[in-house]
Amino acid sequence: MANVNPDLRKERENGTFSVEKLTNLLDGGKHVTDRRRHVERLALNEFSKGEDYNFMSRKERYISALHKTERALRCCKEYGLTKPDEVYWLWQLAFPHEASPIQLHGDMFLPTLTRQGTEEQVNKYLPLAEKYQIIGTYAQTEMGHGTFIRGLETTATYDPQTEEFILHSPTLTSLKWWPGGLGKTSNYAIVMALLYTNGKNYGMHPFMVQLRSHETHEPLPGITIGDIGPKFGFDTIDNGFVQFDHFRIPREDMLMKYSQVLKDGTYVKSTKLKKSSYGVMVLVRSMLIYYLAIQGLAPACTIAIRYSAVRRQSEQTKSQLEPQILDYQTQQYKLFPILASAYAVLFTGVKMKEIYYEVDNEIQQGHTERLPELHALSSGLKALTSSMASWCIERCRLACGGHGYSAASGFPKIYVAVTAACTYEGENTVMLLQCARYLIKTYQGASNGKKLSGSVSYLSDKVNSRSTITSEFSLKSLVDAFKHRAFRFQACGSDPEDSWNRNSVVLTKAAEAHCYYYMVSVFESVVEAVEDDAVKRVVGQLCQLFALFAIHENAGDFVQDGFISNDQMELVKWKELSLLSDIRRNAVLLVDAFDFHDEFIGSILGRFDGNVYANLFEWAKSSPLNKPEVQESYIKYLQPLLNPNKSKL
Ligand SMILES: CCCCCCCCCCCCCCCCC/C=C/C(=O)SCCNC(=O)CCNC(=O)[C@H](O)C(C)(C)COP(=O)(O)OP(=O)(O)OC[C@H]1O[C@@H](n2cnc3c(N)ncnc32)[C@H](O)[C@@H]1OP(=O)(O)O
Ligand SMILES: Cc1cc2nc3c(=O)[nH]c(=O)nc-3n(C[C@H](O)[C@H](O)[C@H](O)COP(=O)(O)OP(=O)(O)OC[C@H]3O[C@@H](n4cnc5c(N)ncnc54)[C@H](O)[C@@H]3O)c2cc1C
Repeated sequence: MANVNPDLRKERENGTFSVEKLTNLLDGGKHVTDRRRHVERLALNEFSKGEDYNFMSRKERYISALHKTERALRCCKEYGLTKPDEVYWLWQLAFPHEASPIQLHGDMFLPTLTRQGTEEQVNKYLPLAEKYQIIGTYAQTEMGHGTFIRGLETTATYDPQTEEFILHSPTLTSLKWWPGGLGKTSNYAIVMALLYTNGKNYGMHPFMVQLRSHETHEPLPGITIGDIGPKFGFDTIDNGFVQFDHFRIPREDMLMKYSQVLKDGTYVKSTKLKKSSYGVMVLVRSMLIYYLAIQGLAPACTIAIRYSAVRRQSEQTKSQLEPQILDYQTQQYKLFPILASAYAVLFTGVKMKEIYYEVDNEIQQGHTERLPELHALSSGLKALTSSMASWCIERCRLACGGHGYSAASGFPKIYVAVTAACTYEGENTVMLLQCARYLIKTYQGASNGKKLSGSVSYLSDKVNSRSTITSEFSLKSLVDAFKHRAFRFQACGSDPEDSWNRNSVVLTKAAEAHCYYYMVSVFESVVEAVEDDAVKRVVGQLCQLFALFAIHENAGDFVQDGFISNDQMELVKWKELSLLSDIRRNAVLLVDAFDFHDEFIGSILGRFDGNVYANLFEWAKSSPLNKPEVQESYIKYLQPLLNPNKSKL
């Protein structure tokens, strides 16, 4: 590439491994990288020249997102992109760190329909939904309750006379509130409501509900619907509210794969799957982990590391140049653990996708044994990785000084999208407690001699009471340290005498400890499987840093019971700093390996060519506030002050 900033060029010449090989590893093979790049080229042809998001109003952002949605759907059809990954690659360049107003249609509406609908219902609605002749969302949360699903108030009361359900919002707090795309875009929703039949409440069930007319898009009589107003971010989505006033739907529109209501109103309980209505949340939580890495952590550290290689600040060195800020140990200590976390979350996300599909497949065959473990692991990891991503992005912003605060950095858009994931799909504290609930039960089972498998097998294993960490810092000894910590937390979190609430802070820590152990073991297994020596060395260093940073940050958890000695902790601190120097040499290449397009990252600071200053100046000049030179507001409000003689007012 011509005109690459000389500092960045030098960084790229000095690396010790093949970026292409690492990219292939991250993608899951060379053939995947090739295919991804092909799809991305198609996407760039369509979407690379758009209006700058930063200079648009919320309404303009929504309208532009709808326009892009229509074009993205057309591209997928034209180029025959049907596989989820291919659609995602195109979509990600159409909506960088945004979301389409129909995001929930694909992410939650279709999966709920296909997993909870009967064959007949799927045959009726899926073809229409796949052709976007109906666009749906997932309406569960209400103004008064999001977390506590059993507290939802929307009712679906069966009327055997007409064989219909009557949907009703009995209180202000029962208004559906938050569903993505509900406000203006969707004409259908899967509405989660309390099922009443023969005078009895059977709890939350899913209902297919038409909200708007097919002809005019007006809300149907009995439905009041709209957008909930501006939010922290996600301006491109019309998160909405809906109120039902005795709105009738046919009996056949309750999704009845698991539980049914017969014509006479008899309720037939699901025998196949406990908590079947909660299924799609497990899907989204499992998938999110990968997207938090690829949409949050990885682009944020790409921006901060490239910028730190280009930015020079403070006293001149012998070469007469101010140092690159990336050479400061403190800057490396801010950024390299985040780089390591990006890799850790990415590998964990890939693993969680695999596990989800395995368990989902088993559930389709009627085997539900692994669901509780998947629910616990996806809840805990969703919480741990989304909070990790949020604070890491903020740390990256701080690492970029003043320019980090400009929208030109790209951080505001990335941050507001990622931090939403700490709340949606289950608020993070609540999700950690769900994970802990399973761990405590499992630990108690293990204490009674039950042999465990999967992510919790360590609870029935013998754990070492002294760390085997030496100056070699083998990955096995690091995994072992996290295993010990997780085991110890489960043991002290599971005092049967204590009440749940009084123990809940330690329970959240127990869940985090379990998830950390899981992440470190996934990372270690990925490193072990790498064939190329040079790549293995650099990802091995990242794995060590990920683990050592967490040990240092949580030193008390490891030394309190004497598992890690004071001497070993000194070694940990020494090794952590020496890893910073090792990683320094490859830092830019390690972010290049994510293989992001500038159009996706959306940051002048993180440009591949490193030409930050000239582009920053051009971008500022293009701000609408700079056109025209003298603003109307001057005439109205400033001229009377500054130049009263000339003012016409
Ligand atoms: C675009 C740029 C963004 C960048 C960032 C990355 C973006 C990635 C984009 C792609 C990803 C897709 C994005 C989609 C957008 C998302 C939009 C958001 C949608 C929503 O938020 S939908 C609403 C979600 N709502 C929730 O999650 C509610 C949380 N609450 C609950 O889940 C439950 O109420 C509860 C679990 C907290 C408690 O429920 P309840 O009281 O009924 O249950 P108990 O505590 O009594 O437990 C009973 C037993 O059931 C088990 N259980 C609970 N849940 C499940 C489950 N889901 N599956 C299986 N089992 C479950 C419990 O563990 C209990 O078991 P036990 O054996 O009895 O102990
Ligand atoms: C961007 C975004 C998109 C969304 N999209 C959708 C959507 O498409 N469809 C949909 O249905 N919903 C959607 N939601 C709603 C979302 O799922 C809920 O907001 C979320 O589940 C949290 O519930 P809540 O708002 O009731 O939080 P609350 O439960 O009120 O949380 C408030 C505080 O109370 C604490 N708390 C609550 N219960 C407990 C407990 N038992 N123990 C300890 N602490 C507790 C929490 O930790 C938190 O600190 C969306 C939300 C956002 C922000």
